[in-house]
Amino acid sequence: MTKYKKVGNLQIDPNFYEFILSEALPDSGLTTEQFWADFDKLVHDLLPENQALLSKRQELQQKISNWHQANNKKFNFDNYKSFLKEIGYLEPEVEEFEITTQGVDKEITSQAGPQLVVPVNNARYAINAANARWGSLYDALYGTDAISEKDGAERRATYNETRGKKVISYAKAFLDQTIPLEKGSHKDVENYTISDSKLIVSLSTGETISIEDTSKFVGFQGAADVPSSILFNNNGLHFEIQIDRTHPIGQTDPAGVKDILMEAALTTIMDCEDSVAAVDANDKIEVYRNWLGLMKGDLTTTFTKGTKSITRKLNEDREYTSPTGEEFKLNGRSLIFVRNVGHLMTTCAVLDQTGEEIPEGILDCVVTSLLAKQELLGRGNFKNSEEGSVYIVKPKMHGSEEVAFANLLFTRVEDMLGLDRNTLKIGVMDEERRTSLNLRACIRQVKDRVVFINTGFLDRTGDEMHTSMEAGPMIRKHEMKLSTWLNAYETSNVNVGLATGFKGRAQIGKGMWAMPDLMADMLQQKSGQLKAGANTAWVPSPTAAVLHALHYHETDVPTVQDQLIKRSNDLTDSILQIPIAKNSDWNREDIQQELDNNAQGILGYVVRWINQGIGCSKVPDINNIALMEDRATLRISSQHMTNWLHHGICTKEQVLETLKRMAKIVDRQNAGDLNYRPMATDYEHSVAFQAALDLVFKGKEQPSGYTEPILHRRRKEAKAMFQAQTN
Ligand SMILES: CC(=O)SCCNC(=O)CCNC(=O)[C@H](O)C(C)(C)COP(=O)(O)OP(=O)(O)OC[C@H]1O[C@@H](n2cnc3c(N)ncnc32)[C@H](O)[C@@H]1OP(=O)(O)O
Ligand SMILES: O=CC(=O)O
Ligand SMILES: [Mg+2]
Repeated sequence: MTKYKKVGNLQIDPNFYEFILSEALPDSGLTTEQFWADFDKLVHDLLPENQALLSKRQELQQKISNWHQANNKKFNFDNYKSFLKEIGYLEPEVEEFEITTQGVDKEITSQAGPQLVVPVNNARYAINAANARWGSLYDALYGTDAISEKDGAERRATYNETRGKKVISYAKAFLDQTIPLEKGSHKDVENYTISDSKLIVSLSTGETISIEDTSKFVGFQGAADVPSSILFNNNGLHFEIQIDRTHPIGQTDPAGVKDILMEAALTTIMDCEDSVAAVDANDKIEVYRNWLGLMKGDLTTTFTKGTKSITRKLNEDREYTSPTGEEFKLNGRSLIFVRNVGHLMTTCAVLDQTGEEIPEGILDCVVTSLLAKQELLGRGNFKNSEEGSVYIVKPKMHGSEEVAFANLLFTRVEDMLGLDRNTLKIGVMDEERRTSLNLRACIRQVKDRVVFINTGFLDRTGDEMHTSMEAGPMIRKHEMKLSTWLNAYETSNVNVGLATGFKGRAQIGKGMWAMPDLMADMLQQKSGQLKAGANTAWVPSPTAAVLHALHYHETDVPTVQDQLIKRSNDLTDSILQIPIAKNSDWNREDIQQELDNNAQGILGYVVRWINQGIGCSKVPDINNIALMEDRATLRISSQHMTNWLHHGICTKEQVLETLKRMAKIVDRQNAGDLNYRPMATDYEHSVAFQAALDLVFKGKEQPSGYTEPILHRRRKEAKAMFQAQTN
């Protein structure tokens, strides 16, 4: 039993109290007494509204479920829409307005580029993500399926020159497209030098020329006559041609080019939410400690890779000489956001006056802002925001009242921490149906601090299924991407963002590429998100960030946004199209395949979450494609199984048999992991397996179909069990 420390009306976990005392508060300009007194007041002032908002979610859900039960047989769309208006699910129209957010960094306002997301409690990945502002194009191409393995170009343990040549050829084609020469190709260049503030390019023909658009050459490193790097800016995004005639690759290149270094993850979201498993005070401390290290710039970690021990730390800024000889720097790191949790969950790190856990979202906002104050006060080794802002992503909000509540929370935290009004900026995840439908009203509530809207289509798909659970059996999971509601939601998000003045002021973001190993497909498909008007989109890894950066060189997002800005059609009716199957007489094979796939994803993810506390995993689907799984994808798979079970598409026995059979497969897939605990040896006592059963069999009762209440409860149970076994 935790012996909580009583401070005012609060009870605080002793480790958490100590963390705040000795790591968070020093140099913050706040005293311990004042901090806890203000926190106490904040919690107790805001708690009733937080709870009321959650109750309203439940009431609306109940009304919607009842309506479907009563009206499914004679479904009438106009009646459905009127009903949603009547109960306040569809909010009243909002007059025109534009956002007025001030003090926003250029990575958000005027650069378009990839956004990386990373579980913040994993220091090795988190530092890597912050450093993913810059990444090697040669490595990203060579190491992934972006370059095909045909014709002797396979990836091997040692360097494959045939593959290397393909990489170089791809990269030179990128140069020809992005910084075309006045004549000829970058393939034929023998020398790049700088003379009289100009880039001089010598061709194998003996001619000396330059690039067509000389304004794209913006700097270099090394000596002008033998530069080690030449810096370009295209569509607001930089890249370097790196030259080293002594390097193994540079030696083989006529111009000595050893790599193309791409500006890649302009921004990175340090995630405290869906990619993290943090269920108690100690877990939360780990999350916050890494965030503090990032804000102070002193986070380091040492790990072994192969036979090498590596110490990873944050990169320095990059230094250049301009064409006219002035020295300047570019940021060596991504602009960092932090994603707090939503309004739903509570945390045992602090208890309120009645001894109940306080809302985790309130704790996240207070603590992540407090830790970011170190950076605002200049105590860190680096500056994150040149504009003095703290960027917080707020997920899973339902409708404008919940966004207004987040705004109130941010305002109160600013006052508590002595921060200027609107220092805390908000990124609003558009990932719940009630937010998509009322997005304009949501944005208006935060119009002075909003810096992004983002279509979190994964959570959004889960909410789509849960909200309309009673409407009928859902279409198959892979069909969702093509469904009417989803496409209307994506389009509407951009429309609303542009209509409320996001262009040049804030990000209109699009969702995650959830197949981390399929980079060739990503290269083909993810440019669509820019063409649809987004100025950023999520990638799962630094490598994906480098490759996705290529899309921003191909497409000038401001030009696209100018073309789309006039479009302002109301897509409510399309967003309201429920994705139930028109014809649900799937054959037995189809049904089993859908169940197998969902079960494998659920178990493969849950077993690592529950037994090892890993919040984001790469899990193979039944076609052996590795998928990024997090709580949002789990929400989809579990709600889908729940929905089919509820509508009799499958039976309880069939679901159980499927889960047991897939557990054996997942056990086999993890056989190489020394820390793995199999499920199939004892289904009854495997907490992970039981968690998976809960997610499916109790999925209908879960608030909004969220997975975190079950995951948290079962992880705590597993931790206690493992602890007891070691004692
Ligand atoms: C719906 C939503 O909410 S989406 C947002 C939440 N999702 C995320 O945050 C996804 C983050 N991505 C990840 O966690 C990982 O990429 C995973 C779990 C999908 C795959 O991880 P792994 O199986 O370990 O990947 P893989 O073995 O291919 O690559 C590991 C290497 O890539 C790096 N890497 C992978 N993902 C990331 C990342 N997001 N940020 C930084 N580095 C990363 C690792 O540091 C490691 O390199 P290192 O050995 O030099 O440290
Ligand atoms: O948070 C992202 C999502 O897709 O959900
Ligand atoms: Mg989400």
